[in-house]
Amino acid sequence: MSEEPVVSLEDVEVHFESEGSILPFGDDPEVVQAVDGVSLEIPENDVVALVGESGCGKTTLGKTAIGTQRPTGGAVKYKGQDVWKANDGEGNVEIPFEEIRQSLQIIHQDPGASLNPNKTVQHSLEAPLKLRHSEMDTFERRERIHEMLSRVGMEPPEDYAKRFPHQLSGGEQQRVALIRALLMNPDLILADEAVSALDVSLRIDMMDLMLDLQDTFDTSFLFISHNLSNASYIAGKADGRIGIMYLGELVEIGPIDEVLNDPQHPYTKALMWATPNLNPKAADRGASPLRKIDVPDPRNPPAGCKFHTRCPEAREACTGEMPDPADLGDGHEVACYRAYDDHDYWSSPELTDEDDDRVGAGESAAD
Ligand SMILES: Nc1ncnc2c1ncn2[C@@H]1O[C@H](COP(=O)(O)OP(=O)(O)OP(=O)(O)O)[C@@H](O)[C@H]1O
Repeated sequence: MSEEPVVSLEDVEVHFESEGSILPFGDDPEVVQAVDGVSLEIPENDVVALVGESGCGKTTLGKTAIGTQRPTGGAVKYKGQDVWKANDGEGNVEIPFEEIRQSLQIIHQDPGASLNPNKTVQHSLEAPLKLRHSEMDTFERRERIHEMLSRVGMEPPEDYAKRFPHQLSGGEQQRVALIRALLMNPDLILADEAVSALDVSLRIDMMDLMLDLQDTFDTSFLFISHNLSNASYIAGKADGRIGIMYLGELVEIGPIDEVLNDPQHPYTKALMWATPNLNPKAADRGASPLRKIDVPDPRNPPAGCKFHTRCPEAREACTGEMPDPADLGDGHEVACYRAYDDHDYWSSPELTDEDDDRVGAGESAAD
């Protein structure tokens, strides 16, 4: 087993110049801080689920982790090899970029769009085998594909192999996309909202299948969702970790049981409040803990802790600098001043909000 994590993100930043902004001559373009200073290690055979509201940077972070989005700051490493130095041929490249890209795969929310409508299932699944197993002949490839289709419950496989994507249900398309990713022998699969488009009744089956195959194929999973229930299910079953993102930052991460049983960041608590099936006291959960429903504009995020404008615990100290992640042990980290017993936070005045109507916030995280 390799000592190096499969993927490590080191203080990664992805800032986009805002699309379509028409600016007066001489003005700087607006910048969206999609990902801001995120560090994360994903070892072999690990499952990490990232959760956060729409637009908080989950997809951008995921794409950065698999080498399809170049960061504007920090470093992304695959087994210790800097991914973008490999791409640029800079320094001593031990793992070529092409090999890195093949080892880091993705399944999307909409598998229909990622499968070629003019190719049969057999044809789509042959491509990765030709690339990764050039020693296989036509017969062996067909056998392997049939075996995988049976494995994911698509019986009889001879029939499914001949179908085109439009002849498959959404769940079946997603299974084919999963097989296609696995046939690349990946070290990591990014599952970006991979169950969100499926009927609620099919989501658990698909997540169970992913975990079953993850175990068999020794693959790590980076599972991205706006839905805390789904993320908790997959991380919980895999005994993995959950990471909570807010406006481009990873505000809390840790083993799933620790985070759910003892959430430390006020934003994690708000997401749990908005997810009644994870909250044993759902019946008397009261008003939303958030002070404001609106997520700030990522082109102009609040200074200091970006959550302070919505945080029920915010004090003046939170408006200065972004807190560094505090290490709570067992891999549990939280970026909140409340984790530091001796911080000035405790003596600084509470922030009074001009708009204190405690409305239902974070509902999108609970649907
Ligand atoms: N190519 C791009 N150019 C400019 N801005 C972008 C680009 N890609 C993403 N963004 C912006 O970066 C921010 C983060 O987007 P991202 O898609 O990563 O978030 P997300 O959490 O995955 O959201 P969702 O769940 O809605 O997909 C958003 O404000 C988005 O508009």
